[in-house]
Amino acid sequence: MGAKEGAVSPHSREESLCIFGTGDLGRSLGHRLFQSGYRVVYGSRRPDSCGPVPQGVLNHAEAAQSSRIIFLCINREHYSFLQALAPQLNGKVLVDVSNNPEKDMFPEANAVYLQRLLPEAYVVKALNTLSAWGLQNGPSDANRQTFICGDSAEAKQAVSEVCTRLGLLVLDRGGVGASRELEDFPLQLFPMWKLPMRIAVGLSGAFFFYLLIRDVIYTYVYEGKDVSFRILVSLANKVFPIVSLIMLALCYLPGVMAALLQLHRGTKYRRFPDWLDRWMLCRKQMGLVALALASLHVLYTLIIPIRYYVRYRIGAGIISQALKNQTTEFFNILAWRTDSYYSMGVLGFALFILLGITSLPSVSNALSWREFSFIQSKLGYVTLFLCTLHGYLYGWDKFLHLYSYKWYTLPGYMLSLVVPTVVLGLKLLLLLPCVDRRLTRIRRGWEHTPQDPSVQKLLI
Ligand SMILES: NC(=O)C1=CN([C@@H]2O[C@H](COP(=O)(O)OP(=O)(O)OC[C@H]3O[C@@H](n4cnc5c(N)ncnc54)[C@H](OP(=O)(O)O)[C@@H]3O)[C@@H](O)[C@H]2O)C=CC1
Ligand SMILES: [Cu+2]
Repeated sequence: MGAKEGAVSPHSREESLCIFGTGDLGRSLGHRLFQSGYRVVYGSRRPDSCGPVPQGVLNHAEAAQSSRIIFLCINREHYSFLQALAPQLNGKVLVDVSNNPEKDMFPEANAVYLQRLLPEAYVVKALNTLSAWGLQNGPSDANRQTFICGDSAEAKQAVSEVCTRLGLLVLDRGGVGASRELEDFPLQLFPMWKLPMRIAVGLSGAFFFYLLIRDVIYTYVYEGKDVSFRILVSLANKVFPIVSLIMLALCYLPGVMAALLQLHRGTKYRRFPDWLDRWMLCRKQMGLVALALASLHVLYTLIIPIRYYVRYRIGAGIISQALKNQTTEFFNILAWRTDSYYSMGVLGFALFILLGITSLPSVSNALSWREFSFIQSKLGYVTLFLCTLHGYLYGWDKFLHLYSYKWYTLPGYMLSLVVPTVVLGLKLLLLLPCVDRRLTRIRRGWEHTPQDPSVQKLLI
């Protein structure tokens, strides 16, 4: 590699950079490079008629000679014409910025294909996760990152320097073989949010229909009363906290399951099943969806006093008591019950917000791993405990009459308490000193079964 690598030396700010292609990305990139103090030379099929660009335009062969680094702002379909320019491109750093409109459109990644066309050039994949629009508007938090990969360390270094000067944060992904992964990034639409959103929609739909039948249809059929207006606020304000609590519990369930699996296997040197891995990876998104639903619950609860239905009921109650010359007794226990479930809800929600804030990258980056795991794990369980307690206190008296319900007339929140109760129960089990000691030994790698061939492989 030595002689070839020599072609790529650190460049100075005055050095000119070359861009092939005067399309959207070519223009935006050129504009940014120009603003950052570079000289830019364009290579185009039609240097005389490509319209206004920030700086000079030449034909491809001439432009290639002006710079060691060439940004190829051309679609992959047209790469074949570069082969004819091999004499001018050999030893140059070719930056492949291309994306494909669909996944797996071509058998090999664009950058790999380019490297095959021009084996004597140094292909670096970069900038493909940015947009022409984002580049033109300057770096903002959302589009500061760029991934980079390539086989030549020096070529990557040279391109990284340019990117850094453009105000981008460069993340090295390794050799040119990683370019397939980089090319797939722009095609993904919120990949980590898919599972949490599906769970949220599925659970909301299921509980909505259950409550619709139980609260509205059942009342209509058996009591002849039309309470369908309850769908918009009362039912919504049941579905949201129910789904929120279950999803908060689902954030902690995989962690508990992983610990139980490690205890069962007696070793940490074995991979978790794929579904558990995937579940663990989307816990943050699951928690944020749960937080959004909990916030809706808070908002819906705050509007209760101004609802017509509620004001009517209170007014009618007072008038009927006045007419009968009655007064209601003050129940101390009831006051305790309502205050306690409100306070648990408020505290649980406050901690929930703290969990949400610390999961934001800008905040979590400022925390040490220990601080982050203290908040997300310890305080997370406290949050789950408070929110579950909020549910139990809400239905305090109803739990005393649990026997009077049939399975299909159980209030929705009782069903929602099952998952968090199981998670908290299992967590308590894991906190038992003997279990905790064994888990710690396993996690520190002190306990494993060296006879197991899969473990031996990992230990080597
Ligand atoms: N637009 C964007 O936001 C982003 C684009 N990209 C990638 O950048 C590349 C360019 O995208 P974009 O600028 O939007 O595309 P455009 O279609 O706007 O521009 C492509 C340019 O390629 C040149 N070109 C077209 N046909 C040929 C050909 N047959 N032979 C040689 N050159 C040709 C033309 O330049 P000329 O006439 O001067 O020769 C043309 O202006 C693509 O690979 C795309 O995937 C990546 C990230 C974001
Ligand atoms: Cu509540």
